Amino acid sequence: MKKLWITEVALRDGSHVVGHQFTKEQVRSVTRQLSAAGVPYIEVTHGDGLGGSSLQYGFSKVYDIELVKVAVEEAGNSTIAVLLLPGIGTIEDLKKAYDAGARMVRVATHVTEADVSKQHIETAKAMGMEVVGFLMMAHSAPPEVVLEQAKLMEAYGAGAVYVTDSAGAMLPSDVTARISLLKAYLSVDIGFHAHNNLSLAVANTLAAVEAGATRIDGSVCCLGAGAGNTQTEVLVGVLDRLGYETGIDLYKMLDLADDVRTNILPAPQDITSGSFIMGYAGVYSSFLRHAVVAAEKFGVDARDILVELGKRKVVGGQEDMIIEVAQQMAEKRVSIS
Ligand SMILES: C[C@H](O)CC(=O)C(=O)O
Ligand SMILES: [Mn+2]
Repeated sequence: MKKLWITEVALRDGSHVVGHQFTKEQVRSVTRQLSAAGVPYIEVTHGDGLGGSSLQYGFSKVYDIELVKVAVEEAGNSTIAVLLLPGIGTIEDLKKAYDAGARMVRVATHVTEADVSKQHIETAKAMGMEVVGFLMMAHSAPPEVVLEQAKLMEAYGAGAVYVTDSAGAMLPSDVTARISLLKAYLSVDIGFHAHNNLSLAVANTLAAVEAGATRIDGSVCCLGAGAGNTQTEVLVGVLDRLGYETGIDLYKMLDLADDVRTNILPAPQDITSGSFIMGYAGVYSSFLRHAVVAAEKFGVDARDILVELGKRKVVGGQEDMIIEVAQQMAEKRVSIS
């Protein structure tokens, strides 16, 4: 039986869904149940990682180091992980997370900017943490570029590198192309993190596993940004049917999902037309709100703005392009009529 390692991200990516308002009691209860189910890695931080609590990304109800401490108390045999985006989180934040008991860090960069992860990966490794590189928006770069960037993370000391489909934009063939190339040329573990905007999170995760990924992400009840992530309890069942070993108790995961659905989920994690179009266009979910505002201002369709932004391969921080695109569309319409 082939062994896979699942990282559960509901207490991190799912933080976006609850506006970063997780309470200590919620983190305690979910961690306890995930640990009892045998989930090996549980990621806990603000949705945008350590240091994410801010005016720009939304303030957390509880400082994430406090949430890490609570999770560590309940972790049992599971490892508590944190996410760190260099520039949002700092080395100081990382040290605090380590002191609070986190033992794995995923250092996340845009898919073409792995070089900014060097200092953070090296420091975390020197501290004795398990270190994972996390290449976000991986759909937006060709497989050869993803490989080149993953090699950098491997060279800095990452023990695993993830292909991260942040926008939920990949088709199974996109996943296969990227994961199989990394598998062929890297000696570290390969991971995959999916979003469900095109209703392909489970299918894409299976494509990743079949192409050689051994680290995969799941989120109970899909709890995650946009249309959510790969639904852990479903994934565990499907992998079991396919003969993969996750070490996770399916019934305990299903019980936890019922609990989360009743007590945490503000509304079912659905593929709305908004979240679908983000995956279709291949842009970050945070662009949606701004595109709707710009569409109203310039009298154009927000979907057209987003599709154009996807073609231009915008990255987080380029929100000013939304206005530019909307304005150009409005001008073009005037000149045609
Ligand atoms: C900061 C992002 O939410 C990280 C992530 O989960 C993704 O890119 O997907
Ligand atoms: Mn994500």
